[in-house]
Amino acid sequence: MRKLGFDGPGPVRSLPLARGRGNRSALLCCRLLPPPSSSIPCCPIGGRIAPRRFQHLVMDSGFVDVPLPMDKISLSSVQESTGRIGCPERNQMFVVLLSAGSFNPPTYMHLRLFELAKDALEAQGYVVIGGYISPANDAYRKKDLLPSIHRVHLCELACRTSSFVMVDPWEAKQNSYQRTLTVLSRIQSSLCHSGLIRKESLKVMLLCGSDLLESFATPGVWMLDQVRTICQDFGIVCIRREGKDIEKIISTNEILQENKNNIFSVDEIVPNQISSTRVRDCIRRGLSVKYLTPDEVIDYIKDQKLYLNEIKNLGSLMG
Ligand SMILES: Nc1ncnc2c1ncn2[C@@H]1O[C@H](COP(=O)(O)OP(=O)(O)OP(=O)(O)O)[C@@H](O)[C@H]1O
Ligand SMILES: NC(=O)c1ccc[n+]([C@@H]2O[C@H](COP(=O)(O)O)[C@@H](O)[C@H]2O)c1
Repeated sequence: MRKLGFDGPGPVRSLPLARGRGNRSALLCCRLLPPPSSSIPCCPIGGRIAPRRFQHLVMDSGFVDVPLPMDKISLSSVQESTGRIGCPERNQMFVVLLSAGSFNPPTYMHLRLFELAKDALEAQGYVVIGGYISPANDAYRKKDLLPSIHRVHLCELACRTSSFVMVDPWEAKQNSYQRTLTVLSRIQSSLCHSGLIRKESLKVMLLCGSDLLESFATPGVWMLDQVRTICQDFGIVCIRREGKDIEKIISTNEILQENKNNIFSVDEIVPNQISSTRVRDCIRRGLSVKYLTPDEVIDYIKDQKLYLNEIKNLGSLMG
């Protein structure tokens, strides 16, 4: 395992065949996961069926075509360090971070994760050129999960003040649940196909809190070969959460232990316990959530009357 500011960049690993792995994992998830929980009105597109609210082209692969936003990818970092786009002079590695989760709703802590990861990676010689938040598909059956159309919008509002974090709505807009490996592979292949950066210079990494890292060992949640691929071919930046012992999580998991050189553990210098659950609880109880999540997020929640099940007092949301 790597720790903030300790050793230099690890060996450049060959990155996976994104398209092949993505398709394979998508096929696997069709077999293993339940169908989407919501019954969304459908319309035929190109001989296939797509939800009306996501009228994107459905590709032969079965995936709904949603372009990867690249407006905040820091091309100047790539150009500065290479002279020519995507052709590094030194063995410079450019990192793009992916945070996968419910984001129900997004909080300041979700944005902080990216800042912490960027600082930690750059202290070790990597250049972080962008980050993506990928809200989980509606078929990810988690308690109180708001429809992804709202969660995607909330994340877009939350990211407005970030210079490098964008929302990738691809996962949310698919017709079925998508596994995290598929999302990582798709980001990698989209960036490589864009011609902005060469595959050899790009490292797409999973950014997560230690609870997610711990969940790798929960039986039936992750597919072990996919955890291995995420660790080996992508890499993980894990932010310590609520005192969780990351070293122990790694040392007690064979796959994580084998790949500890590609797992970066980062301490929050200003620890706090902001979570989406706590924010939802505050809203339900009519308490202020100001300074836990951006004002634009709060305004939208308020306008759309989200998370209110039991709330009576809308006014207090803004403190
Ligand atoms: N306070 C935090 N510290 C470290 N990681 C966090 C924190 N809050 C969220 N994360 C990480 O952000 C990612 C997305 O999290 P998620 O959308 O599940 O938010 P959450 O606050 O954990 O939600 P919930 O409370 O509903 O479980 C996960 O990898 C999670 O571990
Ligand atoms: N097999 C998998 O790829 C797998 C398993 C469990 C969770 N996940 C992802 O991890 C994230 C966890 O999010 P929450 O912490 O909000 O539950 C979600 O994006 C979910 O899709 C992926």
